[in-house]
Amino acid sequence: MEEMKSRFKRICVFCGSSSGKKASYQEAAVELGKELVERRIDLVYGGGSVGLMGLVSQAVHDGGRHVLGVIPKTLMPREITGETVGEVKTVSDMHQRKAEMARQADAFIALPGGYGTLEELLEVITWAQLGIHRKPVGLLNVDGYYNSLLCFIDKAVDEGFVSPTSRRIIVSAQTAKLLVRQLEEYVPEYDEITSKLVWDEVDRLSYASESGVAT
Ligand SMILES: C/C(=C\CNc1ncnc2c1ncn2[C@@H]1O[C@H](COP(=O)(O)O)[C@@H](O)[C@H]1O)CO
Repeated sequence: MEEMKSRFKRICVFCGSSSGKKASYQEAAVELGKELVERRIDLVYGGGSVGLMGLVSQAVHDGGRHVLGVIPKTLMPREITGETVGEVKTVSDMHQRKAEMARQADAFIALPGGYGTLEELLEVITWAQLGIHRKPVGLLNVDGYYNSLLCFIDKAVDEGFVSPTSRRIIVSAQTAKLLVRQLEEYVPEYDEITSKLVWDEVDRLSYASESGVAT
């Protein structure tokens, strides 16, 4: 199969530390991994081999792309996260992990997951809303898993808590192929206030700081 070029060098995937009940969730994790390989995109993720995290990282690693797992030292024991493929970066806490994953990535994709996935997803959306980064954020809405979240966000728009511009930060699709294609075409938009914000280099990079990140 002919390899495709991408504007992204590395994508950060947020996903469940569980596998979910439907086979379609697990299949989607593997499909996403293969799509990254096909487009010659490397992976950064939360490290370990548990749940969908293990499936996506294994697929990318098997396809010969670089896999970077970022793990807080507390989660390092194998009985917690399992065996990690590829390169592992150890960080001191969960905040540093998110900062490091965000710094390393050119775009973000969330697969189905639980609280951890939602928290990671909502943080990068918030950062995009504030203009801290301009990286695309994708939601892989496997079997409509995220329909109720998207409905809730639409309600937040209707009720005046999320601007229509900020709603468009979230790019969603039902398949990995469609989603990555849409992310490749994504152009960030800013509303009037955000476009005037100038993040101090220290603020902008504090989420991206290398300090305290042990390799
Ligand atoms: C202690 C528990 C599970 C440990 N396993 C994890 N290993 C690595 N990273 C994890 C783990 N659990 C959560 N994460 C992070 O949150 C995201 C997934 O969380 P979710 O709640 O399963 O959606 C994932 O991206 C990791 O960054 C028992 O809970």
